Amino acid sequence: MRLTATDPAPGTMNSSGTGNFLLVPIPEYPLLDCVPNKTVKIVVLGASNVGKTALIVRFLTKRFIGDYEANTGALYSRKVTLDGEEVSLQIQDTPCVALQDDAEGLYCQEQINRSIYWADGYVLVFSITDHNSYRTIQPLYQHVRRIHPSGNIPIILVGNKSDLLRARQVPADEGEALAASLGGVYFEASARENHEGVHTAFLHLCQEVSRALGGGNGEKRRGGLHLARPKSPNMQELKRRFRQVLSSKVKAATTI
Ligand SMILES: Nc1nc2c(ncn2[C@@H]2O[C@H](COP(=O)(O)OP(=O)(O)OP(=O)(O)O)[C@@H](O)[C@H]2O)c(=O)[nH]1
Repeated sequence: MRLTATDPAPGTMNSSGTGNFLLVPIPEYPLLDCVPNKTVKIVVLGASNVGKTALIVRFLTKRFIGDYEANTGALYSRKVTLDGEEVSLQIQDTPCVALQDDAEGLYCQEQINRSIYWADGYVLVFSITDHNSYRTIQPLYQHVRRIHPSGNIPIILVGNKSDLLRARQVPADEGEALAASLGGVYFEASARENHEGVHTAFLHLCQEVSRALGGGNGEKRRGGLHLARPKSPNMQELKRRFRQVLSSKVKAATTI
């Protein structure tokens, strides 16, 4: 299956067309444009500092910036083509979750609960360099299960920061075993070093969600309350942050 962005690849050229690198925000499709019938809604969950934002930005822009605002909870929106079908893809970043002192429950903001309810597919992320972040995954999955007690939950488990092999605290087979026990697939990825691994992981989930949705969201099988979608995408804010990163890099370069 191929996933192709309908919009031109972002971030390859600055506005003056000089070809200098500029990470431009992920464009949203214009409101008046034809809105696809199907919306694939994905939420990315995990402990602090595991690379949730980095993975999303890497997937959507192929870029790694290095510094990301903590706990943004931003919603990213794009029109994409999945297996020849145009769909609206929405990816919700979330603030981190943390284990409670008893190591079984979770500290989880209400905003995250709303996102879990809203989503159709789940990216559970830990860092292979942080065993505590791995220990968060099982309670996190149970938390998702409490919100969606019945039915299939499309899920992938991502062990991020695979570039930091020397600092590895979680062996790959532990990741695989955990994913299998949750009914998902395990991917090791490095948002920092490699777009391909990140792309493959997200693509797998998009495909699974798209299949589960069938012909469109009208056919969505999961019942229950219909909650409003979380926080609307704030592309202006994203633009501002990218400009900030860029200008600090330019400043650093000119002061050397
Ligand atoms: N070496 C390495 N560093 C990474 C990778 N992905 C993210 N990072 C770094 O890890 C830090 C945290 O990344 P974020 O994307 O902000 O992580 P997050 O999970 O969204 O963090 P919170 O907002 O605290 O929940 C940043 O310094 C990133 O540059 C990776 O694959 N490899």
